[in-house]
Order: sequence, then C-alpha cells, then structure tokens
Amino acid sequence: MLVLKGLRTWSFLAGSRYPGSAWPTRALVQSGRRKKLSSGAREHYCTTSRFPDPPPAGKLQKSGGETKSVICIEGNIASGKTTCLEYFAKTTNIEVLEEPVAKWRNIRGHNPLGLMYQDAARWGITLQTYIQLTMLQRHTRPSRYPMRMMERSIHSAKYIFVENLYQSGNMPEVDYAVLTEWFNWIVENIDISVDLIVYLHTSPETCYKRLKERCREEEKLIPMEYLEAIHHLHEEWLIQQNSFPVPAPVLVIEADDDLTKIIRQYEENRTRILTPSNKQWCL
Ligand SMILES: Nc1ncnc2c1ncn2[C@@H]1O[C@H](COP(=O)(O)OP(=O)(O)O)[C@@H](O)[C@H]1O
Ligand SMILES: Cc1cn([C@H]2C[C@H](O)[C@@H](COP(=O)(O)O)O2)c(=O)[nH]c1=O
Repeated sequence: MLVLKGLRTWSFLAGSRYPGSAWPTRALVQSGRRKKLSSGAREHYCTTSRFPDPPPAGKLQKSGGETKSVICIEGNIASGKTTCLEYFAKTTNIEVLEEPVAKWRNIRGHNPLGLMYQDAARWGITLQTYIQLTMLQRHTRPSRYPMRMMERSIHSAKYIFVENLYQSGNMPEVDYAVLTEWFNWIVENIDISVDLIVYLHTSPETCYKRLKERCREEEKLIPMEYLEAIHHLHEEWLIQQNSFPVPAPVLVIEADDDLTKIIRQYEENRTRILTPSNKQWCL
C-alpha cells in the first residue's frame, strides 16, 4: 500500500481496465459498451503492497470505501442536471455529487468561471485546468455508498468544454496540448471509470430559456450560439458516438418537458438508472 498523503491511501492495481492502451478500440467505444477485463476485473485487482519494488503497471485507485457504481448526469448548461440530482438525492444509499461550481466561482477570492466568460481566450486554460482538478477530486473521493451519482464528469469537461474552446479558436493549441496530456495521463493512471451516463437531451432553446430564468451572474452574456455549440458536441459524443470515447452506456432522457413530466420520466426510468448493469435501454 502506498501512502501518498495523510490518511489517504492508494494502491497500485494489478491491471488496467484497458490494458495496453488508455481506451478500448473505436468499435467498443462506438457501441457504448466498455469492455471490462475478463473475469469481473474490479474484484480481482490485487492490492498487495510491492513497495519498494517499482509499482506494477496499473491504475492508482483509492483503497477503502469502495464505490460500486458511478452514474454521471450529462447535458447542456441549464438542461436540468442539478434538478435531476436533487430528485435522486432523496433515494437512500446513493451519494449525490453536484458539480463544484462554487469552487469555479471562487478560488482564493478569484472567479475563474466569470473570467472565462469575460475573456475565454485568456482564461479558458485557467478555468479548465481547475475544473479538471476538481472533477478528478470528485471521481476519486472516498465513499461508503454503493452508488454515486455525479453531475457531469471529467470526461465531459474535456470532450465538451475544452473541445469547444479549442474548436472555437479560443484556446491556443499549446494550452489544448497541455490539458490533453494531463487528461490522458489521468485516464491511463487513475480510475475515473463510469458505469452509466444519463444524458438529459434538450434543445438549445430550452436551455437558453432556463438559463435566463436561473440568472447566474457569470452566464448573463452567454449567447444562443454557445449553447448550440455545446449541444452539438454532446450529440456527437453521446448520440452519434463519433467524436471521443464514450466511457459508459448512455441512457437518454428527453428533458425538454416541464418539471412534472420530467419527474414522471425519472420515476419511470428509476430502475434503469439505478441498475447500471442493466444496459438494454442504453445506446
Ligand atoms: N423540466 C424543467 N422545466 C422547467 N424548468 C426547469 C426544469 N428543470 C430545471 N428547470 C429550471 O431550469 C434552471 C436550470 O436547471 P438546473 O437543474 O440548474 O440545470 P443544470 O444543473 O443542468 O445547469 C433552474 O432554474 C431550474 O429550476
Ligand atoms: C464542466 C464545465 C462547466 N463549465 C461551465 C458551464 C456553466 O456555465 C457552468 C456549469 O453550470 P451547469 O449549469 O452545471 O451547466 O460551468 C465550463 O465552462 N467548463 C467545464 O468544463
């Protein structure tokens, strides 16, 4: 067991989920099915200490307080992710983790989210570096619950928001390269696996309306085109599945409806959402 920091213990695991490469082949990715190691992988990881030998190839994973299933709620800005999490927070035995937006709005008195919206080309790298860190902290946080439900993921921060900054010309190639190297290292070395993605599928128009109603100060200047760009990146990633690796099966919830209808959909899909191993309803 390698003790890295204080009480936090991590173990080098005997095998990677995707041995030999960071991700499964494109075919596996496109089918939305992650291939686990043969014979049930997770249970067979060896946590025996080999220190002071060089650690075996594998992923860093926290020991103790193992989280069994991770469900990520993905969707455009103001699509209803937090509202969805609030609904499932009433369920026992689920740890619900909202996005750490408060941190993105205030790090030691600075507001990287606000700065990014004021000048994306200057502050995009700053915000996304911090978001990548805080998302990693979310994924790797110890838990005593059998299930974790997270708002977004380190995957969407990279594949949607970093990508959008880069594609829109607001992130220089060197910044993109640095963030990508960081991200790839994380994927290869740390367990950030996800068992199910619930995609709240909305139109950009719906999000624009809800964004205006929510009225978050930093987001006041967001134009419709920004929500359209974020929407298209989600569609390519999660529906067409032709842009970036999809880390888990995708369950799509049509989320343009009003709150009463959405709650009914959550009720109807409750078992599908809370049984991530049941993939028959997923893309
Ligand atoms: N189905 C819905 N119908 C109408 N308004 C909604 C619905 N879901 C969420 N809202 C409202 O839209 C705004 C954004 O929702 P929120 O859950 O914060 O979105 P997100 O977390 O995806 O950004 C909030 O004001 C929320 O009350
Ligand atoms: C993950 C992520 C988020 N953001 C921005 C987008 C929104 O303004 C907020 C998150 O709010 P939401 O209501 O939960 O969508 O943060 C970003 O700029 N970059 C990111 O990687």
